[in-house]
Amino acid sequence: MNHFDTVAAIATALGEGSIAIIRVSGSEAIPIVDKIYRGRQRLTAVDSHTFNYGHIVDPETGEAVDEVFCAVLHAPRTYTGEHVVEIQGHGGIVAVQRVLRLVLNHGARLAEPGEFTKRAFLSGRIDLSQAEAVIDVIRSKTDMAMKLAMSQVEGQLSGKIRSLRQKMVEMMAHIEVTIDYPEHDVEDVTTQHVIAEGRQVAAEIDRLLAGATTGKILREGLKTVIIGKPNVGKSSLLNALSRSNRAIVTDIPGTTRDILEEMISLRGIPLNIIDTAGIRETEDVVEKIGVERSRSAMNQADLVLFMVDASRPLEAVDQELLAAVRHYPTILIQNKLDLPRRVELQELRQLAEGMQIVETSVATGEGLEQLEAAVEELFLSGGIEGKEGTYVSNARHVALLEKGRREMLEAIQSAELGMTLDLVAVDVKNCWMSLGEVIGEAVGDDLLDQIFSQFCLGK
Ligand SMILES: Nc1nc2c(c(=O)[nH]1)N(C=O)[C@@H](CNc1ccc(C(=O)N[C@@H](CCC(=O)O)C(=O)O)cc1)CN2
Ligand SMILES: Nc1nc2c(ncn2[C@@H]2O[C@H](COP(=O)(O)OP(=O)(O)OP(=O)(O)O)[C@@H](O)[C@H]2O)c(=O)[nH]1
Ligand SMILES: [Mg+2]
Repeated sequence: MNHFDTVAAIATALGEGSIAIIRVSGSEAIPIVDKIYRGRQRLTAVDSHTFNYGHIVDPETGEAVDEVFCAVLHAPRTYTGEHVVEIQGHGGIVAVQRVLRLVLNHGARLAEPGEFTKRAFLSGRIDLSQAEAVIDVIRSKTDMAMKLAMSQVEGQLSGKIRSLRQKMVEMMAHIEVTIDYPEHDVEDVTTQHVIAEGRQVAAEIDRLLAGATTGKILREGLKTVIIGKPNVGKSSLLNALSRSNRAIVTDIPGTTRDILEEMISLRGIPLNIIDTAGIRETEDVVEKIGVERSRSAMNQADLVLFMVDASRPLEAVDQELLAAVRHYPTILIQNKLDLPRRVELQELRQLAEGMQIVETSVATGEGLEQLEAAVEELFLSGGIEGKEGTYVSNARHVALLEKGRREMLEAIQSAELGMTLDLVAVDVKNCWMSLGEVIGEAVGDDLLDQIFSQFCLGK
């Protein structure tokens, strides 16, 4: 890939929209589009950051292909940092494709997925963690996930990383001076200084990592598993919460045979809700597999919704399950309240030992509000509301931060054990490099290609 040629792609979703945009970026963007544009002025003559009305015309036949606006944007104040022309035409698949083909026939190359953002990175307008956050914005499924990704696009994480790396540069400079001028005999002082600063850096990395779980949850959804005996109303609950009819509901116990997942936004909180097969001892082989899967789904759960049928007396299975879910954040749901009650609330309270209990009738919709409120409360009390915080949401960033943290702890340990300062400096430098990789300083081409290929075409 030549980073300096001119590339083009359709930037809007394919399909019938009212407007479609073709982006062209690179040193020749303006003259290339000018060859197929007819308007009041040549695009090569218009001011930067202007919107120009005209037509895209096939210069060979003179045929007008589309009526357009062309935004002309001179480098460097553009998305890619290069010269950009955005051709805004009528939506619809045929016209856009014809305009794109003309642009490609007049000197541009089709952009690879993510290439516009890659150019923004290569031109230094954004750093790597900001570029990756653009992917997250495109993919985020809920308001909160979107906010998190946007804050990263705006460079919050990068800012934190930069100031940590600055601190490490100062630590290394200190060490350097001490090694270069041994006659001053300040080794002890420097060692103490490095230990103190190193602890601060490690603590700050810890804080970023603590936020990482939150970031993962916001991006991928809080893994919420509905568990309970057959026929208590689990699938009905999934349908009610996701406002769909995805799960099959019947009055036959054992209806759900496999795991069903649905991404929903509950009061802005992303939940990845998982409906499971009712758990019971069973002779049916197929269902046995389902039951096994439910157990393992529960093992990975961030939240368990444990459901019992209040119209039937509790059985040994209920009690066994209750004992099993106790290790997870759980909300106990007593369902079928519209039917005569056969389970005493008192009895449940004793068994549930302080677990939140919500009473519902999924059939009538009663109690669902309370259930939503309970989930929200449990979630927010986990520290999610600190919206000011910087969240790390990307597995690559988490791995690098963990590596950096280990390296800094090694530096501290070496200093405490009285190792020579040049050895300590090696660990500090390693940490400095690991954190640098988060924002894309000194990363190889392979990694860049892998990151940017995750984008959509035209981004
Ligand atoms: N038509 C259109 N809409 C779009 C985009 C686009 O590329 N084209 N974007 C694409 O994803 C998003 C907007 N993101 C952008 C981010 C930076 C710059 C930009 O030109 N930055 C320059 C100059 C800023 C300024 O003028 O102050 C810079 O940071 O140097 C443009 C768009 C969403 N909407
Ligand atoms: N009366 C009443 N019936 C309900 C309620 N919730 C669910 N049901 C009914 O209970 C039956 C079982 O519901 P499902 O949602 O399939 O139960 P499940 O827990 O998914 O069952 P399995 O998939 O077999 O484990 C269906 O006939 C539902 O219509 C409720 O609140 N009240
Ligand atoms: Mg079911």
